[in-house]
Amino acid sequence: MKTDLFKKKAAFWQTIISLDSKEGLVPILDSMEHGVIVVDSKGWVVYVNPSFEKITGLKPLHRLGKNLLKIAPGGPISRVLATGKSIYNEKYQMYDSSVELITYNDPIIINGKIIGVISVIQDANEIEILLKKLEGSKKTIKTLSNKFAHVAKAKYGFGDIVGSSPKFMKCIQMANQIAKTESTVLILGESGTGKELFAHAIHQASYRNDKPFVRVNCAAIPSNLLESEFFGYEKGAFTGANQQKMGMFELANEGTIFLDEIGDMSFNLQAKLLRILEEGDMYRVGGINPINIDVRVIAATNRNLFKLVKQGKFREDLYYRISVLNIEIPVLKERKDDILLLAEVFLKKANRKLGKKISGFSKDAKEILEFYHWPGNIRELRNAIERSVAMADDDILTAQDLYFIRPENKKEIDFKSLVPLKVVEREMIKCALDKFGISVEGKKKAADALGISLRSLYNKIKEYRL
Ligand SMILES: Nc1ncnc2c1ncn2[C@@H]1O[C@H](COP(=O)(O)OP(=O)(O)OP(=O)(O)O)[C@@H](O)[C@H]1O
Repeated sequence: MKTDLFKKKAAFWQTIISLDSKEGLVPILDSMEHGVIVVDSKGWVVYVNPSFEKITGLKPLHRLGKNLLKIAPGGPISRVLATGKSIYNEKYQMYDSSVELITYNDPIIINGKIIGVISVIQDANEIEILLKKLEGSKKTIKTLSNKFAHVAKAKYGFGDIVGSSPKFMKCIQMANQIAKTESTVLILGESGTGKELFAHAIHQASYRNDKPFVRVNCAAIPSNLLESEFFGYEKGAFTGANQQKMGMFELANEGTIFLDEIGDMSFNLQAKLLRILEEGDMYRVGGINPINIDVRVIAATNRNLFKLVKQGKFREDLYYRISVLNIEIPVLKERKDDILLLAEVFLKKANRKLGKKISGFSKDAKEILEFYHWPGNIRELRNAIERSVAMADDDILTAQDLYFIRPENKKEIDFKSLVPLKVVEREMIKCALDKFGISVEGKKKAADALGISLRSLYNKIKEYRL
């Protein structure tokens, strides 16, 4: 039996020696921490390293000289021998060992022929412990990166704010003056008008600009977490509070806290916010010692705070405390002069981002941009430009590239101001096509409804690139 094994081993290593030195290879495998088992092309086990025994608890003689095709025909090694394909990360438990393993199995191929299989094994338990540790580390990284996402330097300054319409210039001028004071600021304006941009710029132009700028979206934090997010907590304050945690106010200490969507803050929390603003100190949840806080508050909302006060949803005392200095950012449709200015800036940014070289806007594209009512304000304009740049083929953006900008109904055309007839005509044709469809039958009905011939409808569709 022993001589038989010796012969098999000798034959196996003979092949290896012709390519490498056995003396060089075995000590390497012997010193590996992972277990290694090698079989020849017939499935005979010709080598196991010392770690194999440590991991499986099986003596080498339990394997050496045994044929795995016979004792473990369904095991990964037998399957690699049968298919010639590697099998990785396979969980496997040997019939005579209680240890669950993770195995990595490769065929040993020389001159295109499989001369055996090498299998590297690890204790699955150890891997699970490692995975758990990794999971723990991932959670820590996530918590830290969430914190860092909130604590940052202001990203934008006044130089990044585009606009030259008189109403808007007044806002910028006012924000610039306010920046140098220590007062609480309330920024009002519809969604997408640039409230956050202003908050960044005010912080950057303030004396606190080298200190943290912490943004909190009051609407995005679940109300049961708001208090601990704002004020932090002491270890043991509630189940799951395994360690002390700093809140947003502490993270913002000496800098600025930007309370976005303040109109969505719970009534209960409003009282606590008022206390910080009045007293300059706060308590962590479960804490008994007051912590001194020196933060400047910039708040913003797209809701009508005064109305919320009247409805009893926003504290009157807090309202008067925060609305000392108000900046009301006008909606984009009231700043028609700024639309093309902003569009040019967003075009350049989109070109850079998407690697395009679009040089500007055609006349009809400009008309569409100027006469659309932009309910999503500047955010909508930025997205519209980026979308059209992504899709455009020419070196100039045309009305066709802005096909998705469609007033939903004719009320949305601003009939109070004077609008070029062509814009109205284009809108009416679009409405008719939307209503009746673009089939020949639909176009006939659209032409009837518009009081023009089918031929002139076709001409206009071509002219307006509809
Ligand atoms: N005047 C401006 N110049 C350049 N970019 C602007 C201007 N105003 C807004 N933007 C850009 O428009 C997008 C929306 O702005 P921002 O997030 O500041 O609006 P918001 O009023 O805070 O919106 P929301 O109420 O939805 O939070 C941002 O990408 C911002 O950089």
